[in-house]
Amino acid sequence: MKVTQPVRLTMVGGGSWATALVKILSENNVSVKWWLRKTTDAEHLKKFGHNPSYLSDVQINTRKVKVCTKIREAVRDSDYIILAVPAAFIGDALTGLKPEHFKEKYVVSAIKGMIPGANQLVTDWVSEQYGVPTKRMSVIAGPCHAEEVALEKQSYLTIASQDPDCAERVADLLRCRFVQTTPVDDIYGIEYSAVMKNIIALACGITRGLGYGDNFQAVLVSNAMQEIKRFVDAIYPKHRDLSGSAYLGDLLVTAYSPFSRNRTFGTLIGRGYTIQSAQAEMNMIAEGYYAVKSIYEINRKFGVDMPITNAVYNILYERAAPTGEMNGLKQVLQ
Ligand SMILES: NC(=O)c1ccc[n+]([C@@H]2O[C@H](COP(=O)([O-])OP(=O)(O)OC[C@H]3O[C@@H](n4cnc5c(N)ncnc54)[C@H](O)[C@@H]3O)[C@@H](O)[C@H]2O)c1
Ligand SMILES: O=P(O)(O)OC[C@H](O)CO
Repeated sequence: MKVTQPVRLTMVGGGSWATALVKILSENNVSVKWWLRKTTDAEHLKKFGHNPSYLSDVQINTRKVKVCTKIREAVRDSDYIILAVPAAFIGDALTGLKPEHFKEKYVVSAIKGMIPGANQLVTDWVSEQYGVPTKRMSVIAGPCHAEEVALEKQSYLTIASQDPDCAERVADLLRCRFVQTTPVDDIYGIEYSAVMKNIIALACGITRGLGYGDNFQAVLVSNAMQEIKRFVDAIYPKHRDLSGSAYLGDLLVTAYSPFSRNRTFGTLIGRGYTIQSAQAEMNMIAEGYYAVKSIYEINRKFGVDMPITNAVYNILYERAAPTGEMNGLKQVLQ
């Protein structure tokens, strides 16, 4: 179903994913107000029609897309708000907004990360902070790299919401020439799974950096799928098929694609970079770095067997040597 009524939407974020989503939305009958944090990027976008910092080849139709740097102005009069900044910065991005600014709006999280410290999923955090009812919340998931969207390569997104009507609406907004969308209901399972695949991509990168090959990575990824299933089923039990593209598909793209931020970050760590130097090397954020701490801490309560998550946590937060942690994993994977 094509979007026939003009829809007013706010995009929050100035990175790769926000840029790719604005490109997708521009294909449809959607009028976008795009909030970016950096005024220099916003000014450049207004003047030249492209984001100078991320996916700068993507041409933005500035007649359909209005750029702004004031968050209150950005969300005013919108029907939908899409959140597309790394989870660690969402509080900053929404500073100044109150529950009244979210009233009657649909809130869509395109974020695959946890709120550090609070150890909350983004949808839980938004509901708690701004009183958005769950039936108005959804998440954008699926194996989809912004870089491929920029090139209009055929992609698939899964839109999850507890309310089927909400999932359907958002799926309609994002369906276009090169993006197929599917509405589903497993919002928490999909959100956790999307967070955890980033941790696994870090592990894959670390093993690549250490010189492990495809044989080992295939075993790592298949064990990871079982680890994700154990955790998600423990924290949010529900009948679900984790071979779907929002679960397994997303894990595969992030574990194997050279575009993956998390895999790239992990590779640098495996090669011996410090965390600070790996972060400085990338102009992008690896969500898994923050997520592994949250998942590790949440799992203290659940006690799920999670050897891969524990190894990544030990490397990133306990200064454990990557070689030693991967040697340990070698013994438990099968
Ligand atoms: N890039 C993708 O292909 C892709 C696909 C699906 C989901 N996502 C998710 O989208 C979210 C955004 O990721 P991205 O890839 O667009 O990010 P990115 O790494 O491309 O860009 C970094 C973003 O973080 C912002 N930022 C950096 N430092 C900041 C600070 N101190 N305060 C506030 N903001 C700051 C930047 O302005 C920019 O918006 C993440 O949760 C990611 O998992 C990304
Ligand atoms: O693969 P990453 O680490 O860049 O994450 C991006 C998306 O989540 C892929 O779907």
